Amino acid sequence: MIEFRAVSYEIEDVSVLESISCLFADDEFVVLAGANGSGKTTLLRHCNGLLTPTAGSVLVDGTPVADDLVAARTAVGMVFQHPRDQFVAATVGADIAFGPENLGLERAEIDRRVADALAAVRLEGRETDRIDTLSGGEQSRVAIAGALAMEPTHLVLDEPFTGLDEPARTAVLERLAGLSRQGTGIVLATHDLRDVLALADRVVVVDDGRVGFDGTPEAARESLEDFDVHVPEPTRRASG
Ligand SMILES: Nc1ncnc2c1ncn2[C@@H]1O[C@H](COP(=O)(O)OP(=O)(O)OP(=O)(O)O)[C@@H](O)[C@H]1O
Repeated sequence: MIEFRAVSYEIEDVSVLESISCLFADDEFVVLAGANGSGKTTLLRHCNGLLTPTAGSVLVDGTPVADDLVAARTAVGMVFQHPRDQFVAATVGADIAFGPENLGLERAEIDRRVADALAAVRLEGRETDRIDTLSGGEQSRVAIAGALAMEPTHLVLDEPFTGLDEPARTAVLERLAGLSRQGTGIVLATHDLRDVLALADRVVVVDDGRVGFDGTPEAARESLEDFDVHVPEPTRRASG
């Protein structure tokens, strides 16, 4: 569980988050919505100690993040919007294997995780590709695969679909929904709510640094326009 207790965050005398109290449970698929600049990225960066609250605290599985950064970063996998600077190896397979290797796992288990994560992002068999030869969307998919291969108890994703084509986006979304059903807490910040609300358990809207809405996707459909968040009609799939 990730718990925000009255978290406020100020930078350069600007209040970015104001007294956020919120729980993200272990088996929940939570969509974080909100207008540009509302504070979503800032909130997410508190989940594993990349930012420290000016007031209040964040707890991961009951332990304050500030007390055990390593535990928080092991438990909470993060996927950022612009992954280019995050790669640590030259090839796809080596990069995805890097995290599981650091966990000290057996080679067979590492290979299983790499293959499984690549399948989740529809990049099967691309282990030996050089990352610098991949397209932007493919690089984003490698970054997602890297986070999946760690099999964290919580997965926090900040606009992970930027640049992904439709089959890749759908595959990742379905994997996230499947993981939440198996007990991985998912927190997904996105402006692209198409098809996402149907899979989510809960929607949290950040509005000018506060929680403006916290409820079911059904209730959210009625309220999101109040926060300048547009919800497109779900994509209709061709039948037959
Ligand atoms: N280091 C910083 N210095 C000054 N202001 C900052 C800093 N980091 C964030 N902010 C401000 O905090 C606010 C929230 O930013 P944040 O990136 O969290 O919003 P967001 O909801 O993720 O936006 P978007 O939807 O555009 O990604 C913005 O107004 C931003 O300018």
